[in-house]
Amino acid sequence: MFRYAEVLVDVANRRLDQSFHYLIPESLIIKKGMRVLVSLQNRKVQGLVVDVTDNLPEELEGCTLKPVLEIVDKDSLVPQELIELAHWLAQTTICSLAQSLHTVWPLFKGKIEVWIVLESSLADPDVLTLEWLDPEAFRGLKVLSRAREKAISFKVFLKRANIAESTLDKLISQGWVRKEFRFKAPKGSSLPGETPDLKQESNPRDCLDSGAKTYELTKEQAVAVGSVLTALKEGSPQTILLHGVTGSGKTEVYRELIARVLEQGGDAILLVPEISLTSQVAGFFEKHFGEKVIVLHSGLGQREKMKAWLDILAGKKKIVIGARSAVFAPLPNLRLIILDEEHDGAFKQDENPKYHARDVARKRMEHRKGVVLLGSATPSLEAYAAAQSGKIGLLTMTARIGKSMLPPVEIVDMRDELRQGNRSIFSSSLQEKLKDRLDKGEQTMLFLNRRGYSTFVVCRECGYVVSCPNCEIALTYHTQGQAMRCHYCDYQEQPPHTCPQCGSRYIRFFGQGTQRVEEELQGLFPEIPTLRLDFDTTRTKEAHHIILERFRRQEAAVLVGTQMMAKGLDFPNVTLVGVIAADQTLNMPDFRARERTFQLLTQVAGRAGRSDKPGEVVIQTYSPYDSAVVKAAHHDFQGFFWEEIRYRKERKYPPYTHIIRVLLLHEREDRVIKGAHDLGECLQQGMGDHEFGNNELDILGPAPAVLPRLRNQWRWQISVKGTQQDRLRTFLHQGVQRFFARPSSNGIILNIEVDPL
Ligand SMILES: Nc1ncnc2c1ncn2[C@@H]1O[C@H](COP(=O)(O)OP(=O)(O)OP(=O)(O)O)[C@@H](O)[C@H]1O
Ligand SMILES: [Zn+2]
Ligand SMILES: [Zn+2]
Repeated sequence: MFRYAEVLVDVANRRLDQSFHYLIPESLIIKKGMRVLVSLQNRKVQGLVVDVTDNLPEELEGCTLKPVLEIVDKDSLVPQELIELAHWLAQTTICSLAQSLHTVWPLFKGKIEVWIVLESSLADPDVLTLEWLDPEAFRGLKVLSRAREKAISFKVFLKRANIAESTLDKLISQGWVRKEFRFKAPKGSSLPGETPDLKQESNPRDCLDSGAKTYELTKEQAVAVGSVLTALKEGSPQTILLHGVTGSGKTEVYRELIARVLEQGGDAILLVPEISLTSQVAGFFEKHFGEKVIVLHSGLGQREKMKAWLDILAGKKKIVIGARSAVFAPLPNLRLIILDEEHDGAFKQDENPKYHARDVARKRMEHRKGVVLLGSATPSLEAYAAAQSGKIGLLTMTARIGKSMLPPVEIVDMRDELRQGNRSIFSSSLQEKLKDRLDKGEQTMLFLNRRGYSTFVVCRECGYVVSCPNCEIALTYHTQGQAMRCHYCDYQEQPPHTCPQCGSRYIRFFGQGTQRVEEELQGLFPEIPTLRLDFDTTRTKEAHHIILERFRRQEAAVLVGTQMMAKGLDFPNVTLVGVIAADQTLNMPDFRARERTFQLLTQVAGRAGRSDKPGEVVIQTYSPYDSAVVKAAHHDFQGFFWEEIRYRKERKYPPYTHIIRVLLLHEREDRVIKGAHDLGECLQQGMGDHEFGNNELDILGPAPAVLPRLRNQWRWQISVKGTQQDRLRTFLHQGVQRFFARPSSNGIILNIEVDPL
């Protein structure tokens, strides 16, 4: 009886699913998840065994199949669970299985090279006296023994020795030489040696420290820990949201839970939004759990990644800490996955497969009957709504640790400042408070959310923002074409010269950089040392860490930064936080703008007064009555949630509906516009076939994307919005198929995203 392997081959075009069936020779023991070499169009390529069967699919019956050539690794490297996960991922995110496997198992990237090595017992000149060998084989051995490192790659060998492959096979079977598989990292990925070793990477003091402090848990912390442990004991898969205000000690809850899970023989994953921004967290866990922890970050070279993967697979590591891709870590006894700062957009991958770590975590724990714990001071609307409706559990921690209190927040109306003749980007209140902290030797953080691309138009006198009459979303100004556009419906208008509301001439395009803030700060207080944390100053990961460490050591009185600064930082000497312009996130062209604003303001405000010194926050804005700003100032998550959820329901936005967005890309603008309109037509045609109820489904667009041109490509988008994700997906799929039948689809790249952020 024959057995067959379904092998997913690693070829350049990962947009296609390239899995083929091969015959398994009797000499090879092949398991799912092994890497193998197979021949494809007369080339030898690496592949991953995704299935092993006795039966061929019908269409292949009677065909002669090529055999699997070799096994690359002794054992399977990808557990069955993860292969199934990859299938699920491909399905739910609408991408190819190859792309999805590349994500689940990133080491699949890169080439395997076959090397020919002289058996060590023969690695000396004696070989040359073996004249009784046939001349061809002799020539081969001679080449090998002369080669400086006694090995050379397969191809080079055959060429240099000028011998046939069959001769080589003979040499192998007689035990003179052997084949070795070497992993060659793809170009552009860092090579081993170039990246610092894991241990050096973190602080020297991060190594296991038996005196690592564990606090006695507060009542709220203990309740949270207890509830999660109970859920784990029940053994039915669960997701639990931990809503704990800033500084309520969520990290300590994670530590205790992980310790208990480990005691019970389980493993855990802790996901953080961006590992480079959270070395603080990684250091904390390394201090407590030492060698059992492995921190995965993008700086790891291919070889280090491979080692990490093998260590995790072999059970040498019990706790994996990393950014979203760490959710795929092959821990054998995984029981708990924690997402810290659950609301963060970084948990969603924005290239294929466009997965959200939360969904993957849930899927994995469903399989293993474990717990997904979502932690945040500002939960995403989706998570909190799910908790409210009882779909997931909810735990709350309402108080900060010890005597520290949530800081009072002052909202400063920047229109008043202008009226009073203050043209500085700092309000007089913020200036006063800054001076006070400088006198006291306390520290300040100044926050500015600057995203380079979109600018909106705001009146500095009355705060009026030009927004779309159809979508209630700020229009963005484009230097190209000098028009303001809506990214949802493509509504356009010319920017006004005077404010439509109050007639002021002070209406202008908004956009200030952190650099400008720093300069103006130095103008006001020339002698004070400042630090800046933004995209420009943190090109390298080390830079980020160094800036924060310097700030922690109080080398600077003020830290000016972007939203990088909002994430989980715990600096006891920071007693003042200033938000330069809350409006910048508020007016992003996105229905989540208000949610983001609320989250950011709450998180940033949460950096102040975390120890015994009381803190204070100043929020400067042109929209002082906007409820996202007001609610954040009152630390009123509940109030914000109920208001926002009502708005989402009315406007039919997630979580009430699902959105699938299609981005169309092409080098030529006319082609992409034509394509977008044609796709729109194809989708419209489908409306009839599906018997959609009234308002069940909306097509938004076509419209230019938020970034209308990127890497030489024009980008347009169409979104479909509906209540049922499955039906939406089928609808879109059929529309896309119809579109592919049209000539206008030629050369257009489609980028499909389910529930984009
Ligand atoms: N039980 C405890 N007793 C004393 N101190 C504690 C306790 N738990 C935590 N802490 C301390 O309280 C501070 C705040 O905790 P932590 O940083 O975990 O808060 P958090 O909830 O993660 O806040 P954020 O959401 O703002 O990141 C830390 O300095 C931590 O060491
Ligand atoms: Zn105005
Ligand atoms: Zn619009």
